[in-house]
Amino acid sequence: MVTVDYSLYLVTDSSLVPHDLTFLGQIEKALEGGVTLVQLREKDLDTGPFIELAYKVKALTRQFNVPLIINDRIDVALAIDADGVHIGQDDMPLTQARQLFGNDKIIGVSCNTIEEAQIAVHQGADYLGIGAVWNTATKKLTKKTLGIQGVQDILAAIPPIPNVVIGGIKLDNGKELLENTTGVSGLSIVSGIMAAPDAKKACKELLSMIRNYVVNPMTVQNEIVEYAIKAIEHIKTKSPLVHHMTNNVVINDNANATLAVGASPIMSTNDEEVNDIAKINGSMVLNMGTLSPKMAETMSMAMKSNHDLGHPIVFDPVGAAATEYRRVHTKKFLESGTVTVLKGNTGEILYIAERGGKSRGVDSVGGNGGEENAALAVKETAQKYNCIVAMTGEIDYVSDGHRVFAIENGDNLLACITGSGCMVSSIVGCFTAVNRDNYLYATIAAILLVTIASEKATKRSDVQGPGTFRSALIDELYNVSNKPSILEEYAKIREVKL
Ligand SMILES: Cc1ncc(COP(=O)(O)OP(=O)(O)O)c(N)n1
Ligand SMILES: Cc1nc(C(=O)O)sc1CCOP(=O)(O)O
Repeated sequence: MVTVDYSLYLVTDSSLVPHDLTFLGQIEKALEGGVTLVQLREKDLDTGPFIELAYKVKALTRQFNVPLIINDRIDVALAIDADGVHIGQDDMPLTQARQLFGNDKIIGVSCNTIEEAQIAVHQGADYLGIGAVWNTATKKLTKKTLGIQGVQDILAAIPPIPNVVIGGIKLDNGKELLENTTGVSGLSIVSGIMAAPDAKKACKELLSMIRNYVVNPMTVQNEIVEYAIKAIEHIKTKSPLVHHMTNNVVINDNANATLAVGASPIMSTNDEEVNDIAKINGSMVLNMGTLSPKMAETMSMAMKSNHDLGHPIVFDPVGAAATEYRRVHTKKFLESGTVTVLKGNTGEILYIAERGGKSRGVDSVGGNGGEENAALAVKETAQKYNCIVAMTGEIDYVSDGHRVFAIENGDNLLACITGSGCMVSSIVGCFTAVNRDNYLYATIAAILLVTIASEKATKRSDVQGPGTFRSALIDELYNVSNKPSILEEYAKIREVKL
């Protein structure tokens, strides 16, 4: 799904356009003024003319790279391959709309109460349209208006999710609303734009006000992708030595992945040389997948020497909750205060965060308990152990204890091969070794590289299943590292607001 900027969401109404202007002309002016999302809402058009009009609006929104949402009509949205559909409480149920429309399309749902919002979130809405905030002449309202407090009450009762507010919103009260709420992703406006004598000017004014409160998610994403591209170049030019003490199931793959991105692996577990290696390595990756008492002792030595030399230490607590032995060592390593990046799967990190992690052996089972639970798990654990925490899963979450980012890249085949999570830790080791100015972004960059490589690997005609995928993944780590601008096209990163 495309990354959506919900900041200024135009909902159209052809009946409001001033007589000397045209409907399409008004939408074009609004796009020029900076609207970030457009919804075609025509209540009285028959299907044929609706589709015809929708094609014309789509041609316009495409020129501005702005997604197009269709109001109520899934059939029209499907017919023109729109980016999304907006449904009300009396329209097709969200679960059915999702079945018809698929996971890659945007589905927004109107909500006027906490309960409606909770259900929409639970059923997987991509965004909420919360309203009506104030009275409006544009639509006959049948439910109470929310006011600013009503909006805040709804947002406080649901996990973080993109949302827009709608109903009677103009420049001044929009400003008041954004000033007095937290977590609003944008303003949705009909008459304030469609009836404006100068829609471009109206949108410019609205957007420049909104930008004081709402960050364009693309700005954040672009900043991180830009960092990632430079970070890959640093790895290639500096070729850091990455010392792994990893598990014997993945050792060969981790070494090859390290080489593929331009770093140099050393896979020693010999206690007699860890201190010497620390003098020449760029970072240390510790993976406790096949931990033994001897290896645990050597890992502790390596942690101390690398920490004393200021090298980043990536710790992968494989199977953290599986046995008493692993639980004790996970705690011991984390409490040593030397870990720079803690990278685990969902079960491992949720266990460490005491937020319900479940594992079977070294595999994570069950979900992440929802985005709020996942985001709090990484954030709180990062604060507790003063490190970066990355939790891989269907969506990957990364935090430095202040900010939380979600990365929505990756292919399902990653879960079908052993050690894909360990490979992420290796690559985090490569990134942090030579990108020490920002361990948060370096960790996100590493995850981005592996997950995007996985997406590219799956698409290859020579990939027939997990076996061929495993080799193709190493190939694509190499290919993407050699052409890192590919990240710009694929990256799906967003900041999670708690
Ligand atoms: C962004 C946004 N929010 C709410 C609505 C209202 O949708 P709905 O409840 O389906 O009512 P109608 O638009 O059909 O009158 C919306 N369209 N967009
Ligand atoms: C289309 C719509 N839906 C609403 C809701 O409460 O769900 S209020 C509304 C109309 C908003 O128009 P204006 O920006 O001109 O006030």
